[in-house]
Amino acid sequence: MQPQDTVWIVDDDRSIRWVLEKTLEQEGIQCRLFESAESLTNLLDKEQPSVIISDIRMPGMDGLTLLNKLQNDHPYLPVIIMTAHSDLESAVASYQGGAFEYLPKPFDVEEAVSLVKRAIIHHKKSMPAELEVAEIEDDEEVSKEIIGEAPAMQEVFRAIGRLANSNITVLINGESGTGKELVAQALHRHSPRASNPFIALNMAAIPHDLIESELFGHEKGAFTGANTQRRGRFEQANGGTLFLDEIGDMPAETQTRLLRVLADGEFYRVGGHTPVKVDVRIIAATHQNLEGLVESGSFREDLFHRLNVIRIHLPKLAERREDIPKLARHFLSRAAEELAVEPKILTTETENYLSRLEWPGNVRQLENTCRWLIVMASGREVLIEDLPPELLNTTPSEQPFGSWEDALKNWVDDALASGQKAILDQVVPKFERIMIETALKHTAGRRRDASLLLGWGRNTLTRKIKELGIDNSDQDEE
Ligand SMILES: Nc1ncnc2c1ncn2[C@@H]1O[C@H](COP(=O)(O)OP(=O)(O)OP(=O)(O)O)[C@@H](O)[C@H]1O
Repeated sequence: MQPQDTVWIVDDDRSIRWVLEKTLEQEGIQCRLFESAESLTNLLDKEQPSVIISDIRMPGMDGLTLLNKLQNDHPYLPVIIMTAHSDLESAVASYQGGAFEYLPKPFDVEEAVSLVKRAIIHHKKSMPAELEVAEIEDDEEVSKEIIGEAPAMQEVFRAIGRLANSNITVLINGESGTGKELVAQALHRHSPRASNPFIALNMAAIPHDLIESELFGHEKGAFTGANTQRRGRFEQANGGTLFLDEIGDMPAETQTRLLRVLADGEFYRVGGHTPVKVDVRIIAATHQNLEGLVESGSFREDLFHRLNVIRIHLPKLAERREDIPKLARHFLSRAAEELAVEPKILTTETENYLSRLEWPGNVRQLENTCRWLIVMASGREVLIEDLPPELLNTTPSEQPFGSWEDALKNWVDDALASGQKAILDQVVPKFERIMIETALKHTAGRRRDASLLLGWGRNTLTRKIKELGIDNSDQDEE
């Protein structure tokens, strides 16, 4: 960086000013420190830095007001907003206010440095700020709060912040229960469509033959049982957002129709002849690998490209363990409130224990566990012994990935998504091998007894052992 690059840092916390100054000066970036936004703006009329870093919560003028002022008076000056409250609302508010970036505290100093360097380059190119100044919402419903301090979740917040004010199609990826719908709702709430409906439809939850009429509605008499005309989800979502969950499960014919609506902005109700015009933003979500589904031919490539404009990935809960205690506290207090009972708290041991589990059902499983605890745990403090039995049966480090049926189902999904064929040929021998070898272990290698345990005839077992090349030299056979 060049010596003339200066960064102005405003934060009422002396230690933050100090650590940023030390780190940036090591990189050859000059710093000027301010305790308050007012003292910074006073100087701004006389000279200007390359970048401003500002805390959000300060006595006197706060960071967002400062940001607003800078956007009006010095729109080309990049501002990095820091906040100790790494919540979605601050991220969105900073982006909406036109911040260059958002830095959640405590931050990684290297990250802060690289951010500042990026901002300096940006300033040199004198690019106009991209985001419009918008009203900052302060009436968020607490129930919609997305908790996430883990770096992977901060990425998600950034994406939501960047997409605020936009109408762009978004594809959300992530396992079941990771919060995809919550993110879709947040995208909607922070979009120009916020005052219009958010309509969600889960492709996996409706029978295939009903999907079309669910989405597009139907005319009276379109099919048996269609006694009245019905508006579909597309019409209900007009002007707003349609969230299509589990899009990978959409049947082929519906994919074709959806593609046409996205291209033309109009569709026909089932059994209808008059086109219906709609203006709907689509947010789609899936836990499947859509590229794989495209390759194997079960998802239309053209539709995939239409949906895959911006992608947000939601990490598994086990990939953001640091968020588990905070999520658990949040769910416990919400459940207690909903049930109008006394709140409960987790002991540190219980929090640590929960943080080490695998959580195959992700955030939803944790939420359900907390509801269970509010109802079932006896004391005010939740001890490890109070946890539901299924979380206690297994030591955290070797908790299996759900049931073996779930694991198998996931394997099948992946194998099919990646285009594999004749998959029973791969699995059946593996399955039989496990059954046979385990049964033989229980009978110390005796085939006759093992065949009884398995429920096979002895000859069948002998044949299978040969076919599969299983090592068994049992002599009691003949
Ligand atoms: N980060 C989070 N903070 C607070 N609550 C969360 C968070 N993530 C998920 N939840 C809650 O967990 C539950 C499951 O989330 P959601 O329904 O959004 O998941 P999903 O990925 O859409 O699941 P599915 O794919 O099964 O539909 C919801 O009650 C949601 O409010």
